[in-house]
Amino acid sequence: MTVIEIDGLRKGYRGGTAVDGVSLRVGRGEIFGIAGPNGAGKTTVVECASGLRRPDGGTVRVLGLDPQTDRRRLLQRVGAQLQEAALPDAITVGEALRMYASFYDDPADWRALMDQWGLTERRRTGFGKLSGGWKQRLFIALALVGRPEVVFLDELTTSLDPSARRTTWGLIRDIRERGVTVVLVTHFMDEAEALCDRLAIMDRGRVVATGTPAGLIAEGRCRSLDEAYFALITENGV
Ligand SMILES: Nc1ncnc2c1ncn2[C@@H]1O[C@H](COP(=O)(O)OP(=O)(O)OP(=O)(O)O)[C@@H](O)[C@H]1O
Repeated sequence: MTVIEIDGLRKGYRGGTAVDGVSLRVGRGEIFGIAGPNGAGKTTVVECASGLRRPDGGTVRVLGLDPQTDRRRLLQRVGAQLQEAALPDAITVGEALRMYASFYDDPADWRALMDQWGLTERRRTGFGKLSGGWKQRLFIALALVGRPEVVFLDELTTSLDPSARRTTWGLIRDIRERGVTVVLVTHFMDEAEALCDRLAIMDRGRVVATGTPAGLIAEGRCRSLDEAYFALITENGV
């Protein structure tokens, strides 16, 4: 079953076109990656799909709902960890989880979630005192507190050390095992190869290839996903 259907999505900002006719399909239970250079439009696609930005053109359906007109209903069924997320420094881990749980009609048990993500020891720690890795963990837990069917994770492991990245990969696989569809924006081809069932490579506002990691490697007659990626994108020197 298709849970995300995007057709001909267009979005521009004052500076120009960010997304220029993107079409994507994501199936239930997939880990779907979106990769591409800085400024390719990845975050804008995710923001349009999660209802945070209004597209200029095209259609977006998530779980059959239009993120603009059905935003309230959709927010009950999707979770998002977005790139520039922040919380007030003084709010504690426990308070943040409890507060987010209150936004949903049928939330997960936030204490159990806190435990599952190893956050219980830090429940009284203020957000401002958490290291980058613990902030990321908290954001994943917050994205899951509404028991979402679809979760958007944007550059989840960018600020993590290598072992925290590996741990996070395991946690993302756990999310999928529970039947949740995961959309993962990433800059790391090793991450895409390890986690993604399929991925879209974006460049300058367009999808330049979609496929399984193995399929993209084979199609480009490459030895690795890294090589396939660099063959697909135009270096723009940003
Ligand atoms: N709020 C905004 N106002 C103006 N321009 C924006 C805004 N958000 C994004 N853009 C521009 O739109 C284009 C696409 O940005 P977007 O953040 O979607 O790309 P991205 O692929 O996620 O990049 P990155 O890998 O750097 O996060 C870029 O040129 C960016 O400068």
